Amino acid sequence: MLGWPERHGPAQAQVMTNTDAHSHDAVDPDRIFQLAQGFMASKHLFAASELGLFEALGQGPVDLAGLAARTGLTARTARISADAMVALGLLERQGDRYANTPVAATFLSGATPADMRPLLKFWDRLSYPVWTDLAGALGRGRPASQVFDIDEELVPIMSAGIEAATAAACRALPAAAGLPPASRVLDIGGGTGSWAMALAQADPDLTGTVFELPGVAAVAEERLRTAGFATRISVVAGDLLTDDLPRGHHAFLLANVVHYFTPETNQAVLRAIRAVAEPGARLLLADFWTDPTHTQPLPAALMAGEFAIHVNDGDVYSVQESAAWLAATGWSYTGTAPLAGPISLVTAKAA
Ligand SMILES: C[S@@+](CC[C@H](N)C(=O)[O-])C[C@H]1O[C@@H](n2cnc3c(N)ncnc32)[C@H](O)[C@@H]1O
Repeated sequence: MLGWPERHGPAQAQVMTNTDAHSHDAVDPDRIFQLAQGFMASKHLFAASELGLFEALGQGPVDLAGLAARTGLTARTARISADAMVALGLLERQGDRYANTPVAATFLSGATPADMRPLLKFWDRLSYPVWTDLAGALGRGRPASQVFDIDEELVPIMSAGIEAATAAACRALPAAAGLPPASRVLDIGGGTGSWAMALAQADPDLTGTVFELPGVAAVAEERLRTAGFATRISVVAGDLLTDDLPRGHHAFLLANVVHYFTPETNQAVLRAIRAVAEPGARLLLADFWTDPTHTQPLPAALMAGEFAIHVNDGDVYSVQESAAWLAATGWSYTGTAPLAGPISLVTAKAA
């Protein structure tokens, strides 16, 4: 008899033979409905966040009329959105009053520093539209356009979204990295500078440089200035594939960058970093590293689609692949440590 992966384990092939034909009645399509409706759940969540439901309920539980008044929605549309969030476990209904669950209150109400709404906005505005062409992109072997070519006004949305997605991993980085005190760090493809700032927050003597493409470099400069780190972390605009990397650093961070490139390009990047590193220099590679099969952890396996739809060579890689690249480019692999969720840290030293 055929069964669902949960019952029989994901490794067991679900192969139907002629002799299984009599068992059709025992098979139901619930799992297909559940997975196929995933886009409805995502879009309901993006809409509830954009329409301010969680923020409105941050003021306290309220009935439907009150929720409609707080959000400016009609009673019917407030109910559709709020009931979907109840069904998905992000709101609770106590009698006729809606309330944020602890998860929504913490990450979606805007009332705490752990705000995940920028990630939802990024996925809704930049990712969701291009995922409609996933089959086309996989079929052609290339997305219709790359994330590098997005409109200028979308760059801050993308940068803020990536910063929100990686915030927990950033917080875990200093302990996992274990850099010597007063290290000078080059954060290559450093985004808004959030990873460099996390290291600088943990060590008041740490200094460094964020190296980024010009559009994002401007976002990083502003972010570092407003956060008060501009005197310790500078920004250099450049292209890591074609420009010389800045010299004079003891440690190098490449966070969520290798998933943009082919294995060959990644080895060229690691070689270029090695060329500006002294022996013993530390290398930190943070990413959605997978197991050797590229199927675990599940969020990383799904993110392979996100990378493939945003950049020509986007993909996920395994820890074992990274170790082989390191060995081939003058680095010694020193270990892997979890950071947060599906993001982990591969560490190496310049040989
Ligand atoms: C997924 S983001 C990661 C940002 C940051 N490291 C983080 O983890 O939050 C990848 C970053 O690499 C930068 N990047 C991509 N190609 C680059 C290149 N050729 N030269 C410099 N930076 C590049 C992008 O601008 C983007 O900010």
